[in-house]
Amino acid sequence: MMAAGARRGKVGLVGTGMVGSSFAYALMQRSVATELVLVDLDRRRAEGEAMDLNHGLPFVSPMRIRAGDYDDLAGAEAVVITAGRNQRPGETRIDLLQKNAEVIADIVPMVAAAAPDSVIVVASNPVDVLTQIAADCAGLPEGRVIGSGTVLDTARFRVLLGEHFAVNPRSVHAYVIGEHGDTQVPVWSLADIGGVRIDHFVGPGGRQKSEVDRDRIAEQTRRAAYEIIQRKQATYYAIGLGLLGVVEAILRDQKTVITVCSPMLGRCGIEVRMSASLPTVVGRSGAEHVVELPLSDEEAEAFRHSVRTLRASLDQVRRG
Ligand SMILES: NC(=O)C1=CN([C@@H]2O[C@H](COP(=O)(O)OP(=O)(O)OC[C@H]3O[C@@H](n4cnc5c(N)ncnc54)[C@H](O)[C@@H]3O)[C@@H](O)[C@H]2O)C=CC1
Ligand SMILES: CC(=O)C(=O)O
Repeated sequence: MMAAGARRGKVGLVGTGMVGSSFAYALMQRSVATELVLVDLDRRRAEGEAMDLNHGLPFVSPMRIRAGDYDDLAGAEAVVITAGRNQRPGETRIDLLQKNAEVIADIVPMVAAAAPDSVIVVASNPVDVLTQIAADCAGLPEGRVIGSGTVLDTARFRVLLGEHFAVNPRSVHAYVIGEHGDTQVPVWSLADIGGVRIDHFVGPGGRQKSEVDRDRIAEQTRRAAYEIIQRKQATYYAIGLGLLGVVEAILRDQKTVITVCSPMLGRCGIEVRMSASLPTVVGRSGAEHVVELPLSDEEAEAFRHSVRTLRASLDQVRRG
């Protein structure tokens, strides 16, 4: 066990493709970690990323960045997993399940053995189902295997609402819950700006909720990845920053509320053990407290539907 107070600031990353390297690049600029170990099936890719990132060290705070193997993850406080296939144009995240489930089942026991005190943060898709598989095979305490969940969808929702009302998206408090995917649920009933529900908020220039095209904003949030992948094959910068926020919350024990996913049994009427996203207090121990949102009846049912859909995908991959 790590001695109390002995924080090493060590982070591991498994998967140094576009998402992994975007996260690594963001991490080295935030002075959150003192050490980053890069692991990839393609060892030379990990080495190349480590070399490139190291050449940026004169411009940022000191840290150690190196390529390594699973054993080198020992002592990591957070290990981010971004390994596996990404979507091709037109593919859904669930289309990746069979292949990436094998990748996760392969990687996670090695991560857990090397870094048993770490919080494992899964980002590979389909992230909710893979986080559940990771939680089931890691053998770590509850809350210490989480996924990036709807971090990115929530960010996209806030950006679109911020654009609509002409305010900084950081001032928009709004969440997308459920699946990081097609059944996601934007929580309109609790969205607020500056403490005012968006139903009543009047932004600069008099922009009001009556003008909000909810269907358009929900659709653009839900379809964002498809649109980006059609244009540039992959998405990576925003999730890189989202993962940075999660890792910073863990390393600094920030107790930040983030829509990570974690096993949901018993939350908001969920009767199966299945990972999905709700706003969650994230700190040193990972998912430390899941916030029970006072959802409208319609939102609560949509959330349960989302979790049931995810569970069906998990059952399907387990049946093989
Ligand atoms: N959760 C989210 O919000 C998001 C998730 N993603 C997902 O992240 C994953 C990675 O995407 P990209 O970085 O664009 O893909 P990429 O193809 O650029 O990189 C994937 C990396 O994983 C490595 N890899 C594959 N199998 C491995 C194994 N068994 N062990 C170690 N490394 C292995 C590959 O060598 C490659 O370097 C995809 O599943 C993608 O769908 C992407 C964007 C957002
Ligand atoms: C690829 C993906 O999951 C996203 O950009 O939302």
